Amino acid sequence: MEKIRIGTRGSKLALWQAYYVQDRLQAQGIDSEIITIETKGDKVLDVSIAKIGSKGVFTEEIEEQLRQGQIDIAVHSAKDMPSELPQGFSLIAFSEREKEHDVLVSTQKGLNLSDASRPLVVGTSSTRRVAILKRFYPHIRTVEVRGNLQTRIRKMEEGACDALLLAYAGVHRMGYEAMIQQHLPLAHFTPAAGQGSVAIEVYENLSSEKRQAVRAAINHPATEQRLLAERAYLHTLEGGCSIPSFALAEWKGDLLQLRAGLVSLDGSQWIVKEESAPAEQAEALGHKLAQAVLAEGGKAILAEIKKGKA
Ligand SMILES: NCc1[nH]cc(CCC(=O)O)c1CC(=O)O
Repeated sequence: MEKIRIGTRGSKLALWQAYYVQDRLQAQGIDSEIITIETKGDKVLDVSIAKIGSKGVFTEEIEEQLRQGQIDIAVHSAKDMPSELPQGFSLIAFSEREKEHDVLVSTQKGLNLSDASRPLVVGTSSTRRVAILKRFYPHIRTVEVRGNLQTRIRKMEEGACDALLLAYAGVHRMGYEAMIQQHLPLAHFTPAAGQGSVAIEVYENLSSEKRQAVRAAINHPATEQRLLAERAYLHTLEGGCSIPSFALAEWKGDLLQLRAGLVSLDGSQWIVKEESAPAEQAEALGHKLAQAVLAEGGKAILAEIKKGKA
């Protein structure tokens, strides 16, 4: 088989993920080459992602190269992938998931979100994290801090904020674990769908030989089932990463337990549902919880968010 051409963004985290995929391919005797691609989301650093529109800002240029056959596969953080891809594109593999929770990162030792006597300024650009902070930690002030992980940490060190709220997976991959001050509880900070897993995207023109080889080398079935449930939830909610929704599926014996919900931007409304189902019903479980969330106030929350953006 010819070499697999791997497309990726150029940030350190994206490259880590691409090298990880390359290692997994190499372990199966498959040669590959990494091609970095700059996206709009990498270039536009002064405008919030929520404002430029989340759909495709980190993926459009990469998808164009997939379409033209200049790369065979694209490597992404699963969390960054919209629940619906453009015509002809699909995710064919999900890597074994890293720990999926969020962490508080700072150079100041011993910081803690719960300590109301020391109200922190927390940097984040995630609407989910801002809304959850408003709900459960109302004494915390937030500021928008964007850019790749290294840029965010530099901005924090320059005084933009006391601490950052980040996914453990990225912090771990970049080797910043020593800066973790607090591991946040999943019951409050339920992660966004897909957090902690790496997804492989392909275009329909990829040969079935390459498709099968990549899936066999990268896909982790127990992770894939979890993400299918989470992404089905996201899909029915019709939301990308710019809405404050969350979804985490976990294995409880043979059953998948999905916890999923939605929080209003100001934190005043909080809808969460939890239910289990056998693995074959992973997607049905996601759709079902989304419908329940929409029916019990979710529709109104989403309409409110849309109105704010118009
Ligand atoms: N939206 C940015 C993003 N996309 C994926 C990760 C972390 C790695 C992962 O979740 O797999 C991050 C950074 C963060 O949320 O702290």
